[in-house]
Amino acid sequence: MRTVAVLATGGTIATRRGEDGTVVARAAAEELVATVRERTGADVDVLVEDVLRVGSYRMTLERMAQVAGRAAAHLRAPGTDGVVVTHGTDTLEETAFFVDLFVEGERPVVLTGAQRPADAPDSDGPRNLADAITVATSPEASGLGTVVVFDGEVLPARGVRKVHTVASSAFAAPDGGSLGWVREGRVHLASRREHRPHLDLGAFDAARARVDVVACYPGVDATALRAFAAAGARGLVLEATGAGNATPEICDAVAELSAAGLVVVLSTRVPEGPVAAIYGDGGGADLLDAGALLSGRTRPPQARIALAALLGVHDDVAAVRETFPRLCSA
Ligand SMILES: NC(=O)C[C@H](N)C(=O)O
Repeated sequence: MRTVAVLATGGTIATRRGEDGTVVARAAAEELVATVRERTGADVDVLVEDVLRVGSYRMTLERMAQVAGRAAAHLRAPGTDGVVVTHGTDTLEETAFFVDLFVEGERPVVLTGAQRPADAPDSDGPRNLADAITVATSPEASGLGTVVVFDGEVLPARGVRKVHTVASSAFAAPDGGSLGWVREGRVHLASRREHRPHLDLGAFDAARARVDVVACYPGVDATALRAFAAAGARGLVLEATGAGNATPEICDAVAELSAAGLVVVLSTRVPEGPVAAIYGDGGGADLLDAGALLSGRTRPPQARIALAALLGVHDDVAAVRETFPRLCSA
């Protein structure tokens, strides 16, 4: 007998249309699991827990910490082989990475969701949930850490991105590729992930982890950057253009805010490839000189999570700056 805990947090996989016509998360974990009981078979014991019931556009750092805490608690139970988290797809890449950073251990945490509501005749939720349970209970998945299982693919938490607004093949890992796939109740893993440092969830305080993302575009000035700093951000992620370029106005503000103790990270709005300190005149070379840290291949949503995670556990900005690159994809 294998044992899996299914933690429900809401998202489209749990949505139904209400009398007012809006689609919101309504289904409990038990209802989701009932749709897959036949597929998972009698030799899998499924425990259920409702952690949240929200669209994932309502996730926060506090809620991510709550999900990570419950996943870790279930993994501490000796008989549990793995954990599945059902989640909205909008911000699944953030929660997956947060859980990956904070939950340690050999047994897997598998996030999944759906693109079509639970009450749609062709909902993709039951298949995704059944596949996620297959991965979470598979002996082969031992040591995988946190992964996303969606539309038959197994994707690493770090680097996974939502790449389509409505298609059922909604996720990809543009810079590293998938780890494998699930077909007819069997897991096929083509590659594995490397291990990296884990952070202490007990030390995480969301109140000191405010990190905002600043979009860069032709003619952008430092208004948003300074406004976020004034609002109490301890970190900022630049969603820069190209290989990581902005404007001289942004560079000046980055130098000033870095000197004042904020941590500024340079990422890009381009879907693939690393950021690089190549250009002057407001480009990546100037941003690096101004104090920005490069995020490698890690895109703004996950660069924000890495930085917030570190700021949430460390008071010491030097420790944050030193550890940040190790959490990103080079
Ligand atoms: N497909 C989904 O789950 C999208 C939904 N808006 C959510 O993130 O909760």
